[in-house]
Amino acid sequence: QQNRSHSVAILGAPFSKGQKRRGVEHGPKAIRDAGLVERLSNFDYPVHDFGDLTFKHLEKDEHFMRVPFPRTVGRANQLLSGAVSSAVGAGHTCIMLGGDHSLAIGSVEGHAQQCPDLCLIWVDAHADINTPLTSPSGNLHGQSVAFLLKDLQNKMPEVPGFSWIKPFLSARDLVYIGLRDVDPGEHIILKTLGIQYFSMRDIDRMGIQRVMEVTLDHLLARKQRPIHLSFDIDAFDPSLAPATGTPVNGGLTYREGIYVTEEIHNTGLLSVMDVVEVNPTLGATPEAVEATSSLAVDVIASALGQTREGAHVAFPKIPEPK
Ligand SMILES: CC(C)[C@H](N)C(=O)N[C@H]1CN[C@H](C(=O)O)[C@@H]1CCC[B-](O)(O)O
Ligand SMILES: [Mn+2]
Ligand SMILES: [Mn+2]
Repeated sequence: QQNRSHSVAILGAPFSKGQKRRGVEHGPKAIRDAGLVERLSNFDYPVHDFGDLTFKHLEKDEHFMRVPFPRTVGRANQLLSGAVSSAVGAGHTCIMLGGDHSLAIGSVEGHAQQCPDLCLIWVDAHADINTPLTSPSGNLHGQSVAFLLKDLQNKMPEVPGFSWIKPFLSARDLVYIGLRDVDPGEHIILKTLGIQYFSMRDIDRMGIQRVMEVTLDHLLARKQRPIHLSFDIDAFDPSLAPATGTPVNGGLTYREGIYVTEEIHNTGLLSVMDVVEVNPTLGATPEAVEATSSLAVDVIASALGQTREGAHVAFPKIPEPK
């Protein structure tokens, strides 16, 4: 039924071990404090806030090659995978609040348990597709996509903590929007696998309307299927989203980001949305933190149907005096 598929589940994932900066584990609280639940409550479908997951920090968790906390990150994603799978299985559209972007490993995998034919739209300044062999930092938040792609499995070592995941995604089922800081190892992977991406230069040339037209045609023309939107807040220009760990100049404008989520809402196919990398400890002022957190609320509301032209669910007709 329509409203069953439209009930919304919020899942908080206070996790930071996919990278080295403290504070991103407070992202879920910052986004809730910016009024997420209230904002979604004036929609005409139920919203269930399942609270935050509790992640265990594993004591013995030596580096693997140069990758820090592999078992902790792997275990966190295994837990998140189960939670996302249950939420989607219960008929909810799931909003996963990060936390760093390594959480997309569990979020997408859990989604794929319910929707094996899902397609993935990755909105980010970065491709997050390094392998442990190409990563410049070892940080797993820059490697998430590499754990999901079938096409990369012969390039991936066995990372401790990730034996539970079986790569399921094909390169053709993924589109990037917003790239502007791609590592050399990532660039050769994008080119070799022929992954469809729209960098900020492509957005400058084509405009966001055409980028969304080509993106949705690429992913949905052959077959309509559930969309997983993995939204890194650093896709936005740092002037709009300063409180994040790896800001890069020249990002999405507010209007471009909202247009992306409006178009995805209008497909009626959004099934899971990640909103990650909000780090409230990295804002220079409380206003910078607030701006970043409320921007996250705006993109979530837009992805769930809030329109800029307004709506009148509450008014069947113009009220008349008695
Ligand atoms: C690290 C700085 C110097 C560089 N400008 C930067 O940001 N680099 C990105 C690109 N590749 C890096 C890595 O793999 O470690 C960084 C990952 C960012 C992960 B994301 O989830 O935030 O997308
Ligand atoms: Mn990023
Ligand atoms: Mn990212």
